[in-house]
Amino acid sequence: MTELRIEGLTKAYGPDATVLDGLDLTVPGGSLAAVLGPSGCGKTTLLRVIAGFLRADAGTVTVGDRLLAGPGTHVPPERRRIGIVPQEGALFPHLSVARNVAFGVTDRSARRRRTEEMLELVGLAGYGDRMPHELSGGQQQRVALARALAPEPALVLLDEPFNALDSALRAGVRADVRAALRTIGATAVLVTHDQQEALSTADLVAVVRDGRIAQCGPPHEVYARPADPWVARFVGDAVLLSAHAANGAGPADRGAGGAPTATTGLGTVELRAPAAAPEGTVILRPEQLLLTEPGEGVCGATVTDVRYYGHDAMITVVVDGVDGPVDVRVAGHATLRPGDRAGVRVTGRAGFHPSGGSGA
Ligand SMILES: Nc1ncnc2c1ncn2[C@@H]1O[C@H](COP(=O)(O)OP(=O)(O)OP(=O)(O)O)[C@@H](O)[C@H]1O
Repeated sequence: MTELRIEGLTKAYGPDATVLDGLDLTVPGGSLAAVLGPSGCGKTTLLRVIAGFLRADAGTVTVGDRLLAGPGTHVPPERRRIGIVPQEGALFPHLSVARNVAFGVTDRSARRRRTEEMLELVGLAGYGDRMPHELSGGQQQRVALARALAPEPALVLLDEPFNALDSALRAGVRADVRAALRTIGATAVLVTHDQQEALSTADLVAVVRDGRIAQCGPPHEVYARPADPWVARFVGDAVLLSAHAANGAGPADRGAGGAPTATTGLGTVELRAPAAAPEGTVILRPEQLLLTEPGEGVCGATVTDVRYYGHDAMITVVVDGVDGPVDVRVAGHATLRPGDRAGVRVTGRAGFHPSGGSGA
């Protein structure tokens, strides 16, 4: 199991076109990291630098104890021992499935055994004689994974590999790919702009903003404790409220559970940690809000929109005295309709981001 370590990685395509700007990222051996970010933030550039197709301007890329890129060092792509699963259309169309998988295995004596093992691993034992056009899109992507894994790479890079698949197929292929990587203990980096994919598939989610990692951590941590409002909005749905933190240590400034508090348009909210400044933004998730009967002790609100998703529904409300709409997630079917009045209450503790910081 090999660790990937990236330090101070910088890459510009021209004088005013810096894409990676001192990016640091460590992926522990055997982990799958999802690199998540908006279109154009540099995800593909990062993969291409790791793979060796592009030279970094500064910084280092190390896999295990091998320095692959750094000052005076640029190991060519074919000598990096990196397997790549590209987007759709990656298989050689004129070669059978088995020959596609065997392509990068240089040890001739191991080729056949390795090909069979890899096809078995991705659930396609017995498909070796087929041609790529005789496979479904999902099967083709699983062959692409088998081909990337066959030469026993130290690291696997997956570049939006599920993009071309429809959503029903996508979840299944994603789970199969995840299971195959886990079985062999591969260290892998998955580039995606799909937050659900990142949260559901990866051990680590690394969110890229302005050429750096804005936050990196296990999926539940990035979701539950986003570093700032920008990350909160990018990874999931967020409720952001202007807030004034009660910074005193006295009992009056503490919630019932002893937590520090902040005053918001939704009332007094308990914070996970003391605020670093009095003014800022409280960060909540829509499932932390509860809709109740309107009445005393809760904030009044008017429903403006209801979106039903099957497993849950999102209800948008305008809260009396609060600027902008607020989203509330409810389990299952919502009985409220636009125009209805409701009460809104906050449950659990919130994050707090001081005004003026990055990502505000
Ligand atoms: N060869 C190139 N020459 C000049 N600029 C480039 C080149 N390749 C990419 N860029 C620019 O660098 C930035 C990052 O591109 P990159 O493809 O790495 O982003 P991305 O995060 O993978 O985007 P997407 O999610 O849309 O695929 C973009 O602004 C892009 O226009």
